[in-house]
Amino acid sequence: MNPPAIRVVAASKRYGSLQALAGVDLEVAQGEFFGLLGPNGAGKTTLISALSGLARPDGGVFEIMGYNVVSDYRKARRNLGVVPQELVFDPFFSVRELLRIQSGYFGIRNNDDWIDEILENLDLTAKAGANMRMLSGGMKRRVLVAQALVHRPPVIVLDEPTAGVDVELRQGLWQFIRKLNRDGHTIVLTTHYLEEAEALCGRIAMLKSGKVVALDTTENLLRRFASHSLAVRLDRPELAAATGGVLAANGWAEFPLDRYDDLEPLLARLREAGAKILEMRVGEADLERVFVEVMSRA
Ligand SMILES: Nc1ncnc2c1ncn2[C@@H]1O[C@H](COP(=O)(O)OP(=O)(O)OP(=O)(O)O)[C@@H](O)[C@H]1O
Repeated sequence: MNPPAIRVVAASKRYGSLQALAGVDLEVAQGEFFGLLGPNGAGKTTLISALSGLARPDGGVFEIMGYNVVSDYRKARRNLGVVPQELVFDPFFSVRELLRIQSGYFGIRNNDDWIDEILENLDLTAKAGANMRMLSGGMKRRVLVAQALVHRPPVIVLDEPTAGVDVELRQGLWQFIRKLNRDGHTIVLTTHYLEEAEALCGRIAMLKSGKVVALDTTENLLRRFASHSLAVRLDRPELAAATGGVLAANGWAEFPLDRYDDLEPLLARLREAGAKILEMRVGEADLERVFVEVMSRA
């Protein structure tokens, strides 16, 4: 049987009195597009650092494609490509030099065909000869993605890869990552852009204070946690509370709506209370609402 792309059992890590990871269990199957979400400080980067062997955890087991990241470090590392959150580069190398050096770390020579393909897909071909210090922040971030891919790792972990990348390039980046996923690469993504996670990830884990507080398919999370809602602007906003709504600061009243069948009775209730609807919109379930709900319950 295929080993999981990533297996984490009982991961723990403490920084002084702060428990950054408090017993995380996680398994990502080969070929998945997996989202790792959580508020700032939830422990996502700590988990990724432990997986890539950069941070030493206090306890737990970490495996990449069945290889233990401590006892089988070289094989585990070879199977993993990490796009880190921080932009750290040697400013004196050109993009191509940097990618050749990175290939060398993995003992790969004559890698230019693959490097060219990566540069092309990341829209960096024109910058291949440019020194790193001459690139914009968004371009540097794309070089980080390129760097993670030089050794064709089957498992790719991206820690907020689109922070600071403009909309057009972000879409190009996703197209490329999707293609890698279609070609069989396992993708693990952390992002604060929840609509991106919703569109891309088949399964999602949500982390809070070093613990997994939700883990399911994106579809199930949307179905289980988030309901629809009806937002209305009433001629007499004070009637919102009496009819089961919550009045927001912008003057709109919001009503939970689990099913569309509930819409008609709600409108009748408003009519009977003597409220006239001036404007109305139905809010669909989305991952942002799920996230807020999960975090407030956990
Ligand atoms: N080297 C360190 N020394 C001390 N504390 C640390 C260190 N690295 C991380 N932490 C703390 O561990 C916790 C988890 O941090 P981590 O970077 O893993 O969170 P994150 O989920 O990646 O957050 P973000 O979304 O902001 O990237 C935070 O409270 C952070 O302050």
